[in-house]
Amino acid sequence: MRFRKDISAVAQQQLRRQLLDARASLSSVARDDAALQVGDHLLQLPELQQPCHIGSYFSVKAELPTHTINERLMAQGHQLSLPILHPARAGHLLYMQLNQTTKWTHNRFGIPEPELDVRHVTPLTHINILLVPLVGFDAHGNRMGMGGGFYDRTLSAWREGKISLLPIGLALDCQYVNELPVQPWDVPLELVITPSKVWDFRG
Ligand SMILES: Nc1nc2c(c(=O)[nH]1)N(C=O)[C@@H](CNc1ccc(C(=O)N[C@@H](CCC(=O)O)C(=O)O)cc1)CN2
Ligand SMILES: Nc1ncnc2c1ncn2[C@@H]1O[C@H](COP(=O)(O)OP(=O)(O)OP(=O)(O)O)[C@@H](O)[C@H]1O
Repeated sequence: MRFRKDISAVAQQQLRRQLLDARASLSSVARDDAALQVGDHLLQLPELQQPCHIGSYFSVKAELPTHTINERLMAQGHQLSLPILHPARAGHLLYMQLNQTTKWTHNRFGIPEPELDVRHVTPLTHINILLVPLVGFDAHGNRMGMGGGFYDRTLSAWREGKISLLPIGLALDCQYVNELPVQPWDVPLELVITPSKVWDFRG
């Protein structure tokens, strides 16, 4: 049975709010320090000791800052793609590879994203490592996001075995909870990296 706990949408929203508040209470210096440590753990993973194509994201607000992490990944020779809101498939993401001439825009959530350019679209099949933002995660690798279902849709092809990649959540330590409510569409992560620990959920 995939449902561990049945909680109402209101309770789910309250938990999301609590976790967002916990994240927002950190200073920007503490967040930058956290990103340094998370970046160290990430770059030391065995999977990243060869050139990879990494799907990352552009952090906003109180999220763990990904800017320096993304720069370090590119400096190490990895290829990097970032998501845009899919122009045709509502609720889906489309990955765009970054290059010297990438032009930037903002999506409807105010999140910076590369402009759509069909020449630089990265099919998910090309991505080896997928870095995933999260609001909360639990001891089983379950993830709570912003509530749009974007990453669950992105990861559903992976869960069905259609594509092979390593999904890694990036988080602050305060985003951990013992147990999150699980919905049928939720896709647990294989790894979550926080400043203090690399959580490995691979069985
Ligand atoms: N950096 C980043 N990019 C991402 C995501 C994410 O979580 N982080 N997403 C993950 O799926 C998608 C965007 N999903 C989102 C869903 C809802 C809201 C939203 O309701 N924002 C509120 C503020 C919420 C708050 O901070 O209190 C707003 O903008 O008013 C934002 C993004 C795709 N890109
Ligand atoms: N694979 C899927 N196919 C269709 N709908 C989906 C899928 N995954 C999630 N959804 C829908 O998306 C909505 C939001 O899901 P959920 O609250 O789990 O999002 P989230 O994981 O917090 O958000 P995000 O991934 O954007 O950070 C749900 O109402 C669900 O119906």
